Amino acid sequence: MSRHDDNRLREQIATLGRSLFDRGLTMGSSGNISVRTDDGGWLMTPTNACLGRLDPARISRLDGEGNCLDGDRPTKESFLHMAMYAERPQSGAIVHLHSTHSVAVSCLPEIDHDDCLPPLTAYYVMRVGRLPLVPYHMPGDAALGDAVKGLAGRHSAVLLANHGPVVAGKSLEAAVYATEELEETAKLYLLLRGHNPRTLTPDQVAALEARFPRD
Ligand SMILES: O=C(O)[C@@H](O)C(=O)COP(=O)(O)O
Ligand SMILES: [Zn+2]
Repeated sequence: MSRHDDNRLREQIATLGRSLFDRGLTMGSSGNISVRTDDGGWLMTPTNACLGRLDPARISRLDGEGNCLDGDRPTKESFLHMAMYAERPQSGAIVHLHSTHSVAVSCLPEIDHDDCLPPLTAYYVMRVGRLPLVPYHMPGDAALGDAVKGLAGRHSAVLLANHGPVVAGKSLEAAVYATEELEETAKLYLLLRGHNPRTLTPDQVAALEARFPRD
């Protein structure tokens, strides 16, 4: 990867991380971001780093086996990101946040574990689609990687129970947009609970998926 591309990706991770943090989409040092690099490795946010105050020069650079080549120690979820990338060769970036409404939905007993949120809006179907729940694991538990393996090939986003969303996209911008849309839909879902909202019909969802295929 050229020095120019490396710098550009580092700047983009820091800029979008700050944007997410400043809008309250993740708090404290929660959340992590990764981007696939064209040498077969990744740039990942360091563990215990605040997404709002990332130093581009200290972002971790990993090789294709997950060894840290330079920068600070990578996120403890590096294996989770890598497990998702292994199933999704088309994905170039992954975002994990503790976005409040998505986390709230991940704690509800009544949600459908195969698809946690209903198709309330067209944009949600276009950006996220079906959202499976991954059973609870401790953050950093290597078993989380195995748990997403069967799901990530078919789903660009998963919801970790009592934890938060993990969302892949073709580019970092696309992953961020999808994460934002997931959070807004989780908010709508909570607002509409008890109101028996109309959702999109299966035919409407199928028409959207045909017209706007996701990665
Ligand atoms: O919830 C956790 O502890 C992690 O999933 C997380 O969000 C932040 O961990 P690091 O990326 O290792 O800071
Ligand atoms: Zn987390």
